[in-house]
Amino acid sequence: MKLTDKVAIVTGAAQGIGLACAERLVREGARVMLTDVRPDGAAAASALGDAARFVQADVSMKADVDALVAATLAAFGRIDILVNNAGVTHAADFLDLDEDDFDRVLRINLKSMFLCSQAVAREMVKRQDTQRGGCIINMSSVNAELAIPNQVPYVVSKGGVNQLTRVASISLAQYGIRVNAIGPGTILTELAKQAVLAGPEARHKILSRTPLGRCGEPEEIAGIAAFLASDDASYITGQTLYADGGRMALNYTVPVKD
Ligand SMILES: NC(=O)C1=CN([C@@H]2O[C@H](COP(=O)(O)OP(=O)(O)OC[C@H]3O[C@@H](n4cnc5c(N)ncnc54)[C@H](O)[C@@H]3O)[C@@H](O)[C@H]2O)C=CC1
Ligand SMILES: C[C@H](O)[C@@H]1OC(=O)[C@H](O)[C@@H]1O
Repeated sequence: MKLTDKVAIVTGAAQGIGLACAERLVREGARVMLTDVRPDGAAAASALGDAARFVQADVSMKADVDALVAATLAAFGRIDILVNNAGVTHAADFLDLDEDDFDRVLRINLKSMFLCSQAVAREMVKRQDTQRGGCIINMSSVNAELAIPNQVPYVVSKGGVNQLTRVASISLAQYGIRVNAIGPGTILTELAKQAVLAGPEARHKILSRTPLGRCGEPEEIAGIAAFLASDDASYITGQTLYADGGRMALNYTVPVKD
């Protein structure tokens, strides 16, 4: 139980990687505020018992973020960990991509992380006397470095997440606040099923570039988040840790076991 007495906010926590992160942080002893733009995150939170609460919020909107932080402080009295996980994708060819779709993905995937990080860091700094720093974990992607032609705003947003991680880590280090990112490969969630696992050919293409020969599970990403949130990662900040089955180390295809 490495996170006893810690309080975390996890965004995009109604399902997928965010829900797995919330479940793991609770298992490690943390109290967790789950948030999601969808109301069904409330059921996920209640399944986690007294250590979890839910607030519905669109984390790309500052007013919602301010209300989320206020609700977390009212419920738990402090915030030690922020997991910026909420994210969407939008598939369109570069020449066909609509401006509003570009703006929406950047707002949700990148601006939300700035808004949440700034609001939470301000609270962490206010409590410098009683609370030693804090930890922010941003959910990036292999697509911060691997461009996919029909995922223009997604790829751009994740590249921005890596740089936001670096610049925030420098700005907040003096307050003892660590900022890191996780760069998952293809993880078996609704988002990936929509975007890249739609058919056997798409799956084969992904696996041909994945030395471990399989997609990842949300729980495997949650384990990294729990590590980064713990004191075991006390000297790590400004980093993006890729969890991608070996994909980023690869410059050739591997045989796929069908
Ligand atoms: N599944 C994958 O293969 C990978 C996912 N990621 C990243 O992991 C994160 C989570 O992805 P998944 O769990 O796969 O997605 P998901 O689609 O299963 O879950 C995302 C959650 O975020 C919520 N959300 C969307 N917009 C929101 C907003 N404005 N405010 C609050 N909540 C909002 C959704 O309602 C949903 O519950 C995303 O940032 C994604 O880019 C990164 C690499 C790989
Ligand atoms: C939308 C992507 O294709 C999906 O999410 C990621 O970040 C991974 O590359 C998955 O394949």
